[in-house]
Amino acid sequence: MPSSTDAPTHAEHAADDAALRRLTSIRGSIDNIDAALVHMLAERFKFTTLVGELKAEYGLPPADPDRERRQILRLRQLAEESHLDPEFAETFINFIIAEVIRHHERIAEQG
Ligand SMILES: C=C(O[C@@H]1C=C(C(=O)O)C=C[C@H]1O)C(=O)O
Repeated sequence: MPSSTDAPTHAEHAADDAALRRLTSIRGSIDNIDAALVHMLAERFKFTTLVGELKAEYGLPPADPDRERRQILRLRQLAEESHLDPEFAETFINFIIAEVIRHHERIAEQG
């Protein structure tokens, strides 16, 4: 049995190469998903900006807690169905909504 201080065998090198190729391939998919997330978030912010402009024009408040509650319930449900931690889904959407509300406050201030 080779000790951990021996030089790697040919088979060990081959196993390392296969593992590295799989890792690189899986990371390629992760990179694609991250790119899609950024694109989807950018699209979402385009629409929330439209909402912010509408609210500013009609003097509506930047935040709508009732709408947020309904979104959170819906996303928690979707998360459960997708085997994603609903707490994480709620934290994630709250993080995004907080940023949207800051944008809406800024739009309202700018008039
Ligand atoms: C986009 C809106 O404004 C705020 C941001 C929300 C969001 O990012 O989903 C939801 C409710 C509001 O607090 C909205 O009222 O629809």
